[in-house]
Amino acid sequence: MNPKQLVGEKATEHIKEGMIVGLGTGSTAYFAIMKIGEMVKNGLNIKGVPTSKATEELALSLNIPLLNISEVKKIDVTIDGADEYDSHKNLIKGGGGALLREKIIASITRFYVIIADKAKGCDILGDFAVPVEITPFAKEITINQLKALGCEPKFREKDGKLFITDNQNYITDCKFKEIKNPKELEAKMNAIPGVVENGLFVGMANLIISEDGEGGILQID
Ligand SMILES: O=C(CO)[C@H](O)[C@H](O)COP(=O)(O)O
Repeated sequence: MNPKQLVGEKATEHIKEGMIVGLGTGSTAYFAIMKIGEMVKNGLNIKGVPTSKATEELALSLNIPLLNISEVKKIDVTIDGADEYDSHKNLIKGGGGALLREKIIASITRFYVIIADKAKGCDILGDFAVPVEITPFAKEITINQLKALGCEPKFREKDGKLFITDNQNYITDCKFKEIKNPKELEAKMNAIPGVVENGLFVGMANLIISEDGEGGILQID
């Protein structure tokens, strides 16, 4: 089985009847959502909360009942992907540009499950550039302030234009050498006025599920 499908389907074992479920974004979360669609078709009663417009469309196409975020106080379980993770379950997320909604949903989630290739595991975060969502207003000032934190920031582009998030903002991908203190860096980036949110998810994940390269499951809890 495709490793993304293996970990995606494994994560759905945490979903139980009646739960409110956060639906992640990306090619790994896709397999979890496909499985949830099958579970709903077979009679499971859950309600989903999507972390992006793309995920909302996918969930609707599978007839997964959805809640509007304004109706939700707590989410029982969220299943989402990641771009990098360490052994303390700190993450870099936002490769798909959905980090703001993903982090809001993670922040109200009781049990946050991350599904990711084993290759995304590392000792120290920083190989993957940290995606940072910034306001279009005064973007040059914001990027200079990010640079002052020791990174090489780069505006994300799509089809030759600046990438626009679901919230009508831009993304800058900030490449640091090594992120020795992700908690401190997360706070420093968010203290910049033009930063809406950044892709460091510190102390949020409860469980990381990955594949061992031979069809087996590895878990960090
Ligand atoms: O954070 C994300 C989107 O904003 C994704 O979860 C992350 O980029 C991983 O995606 P994939 O499973 O396709 O590798």
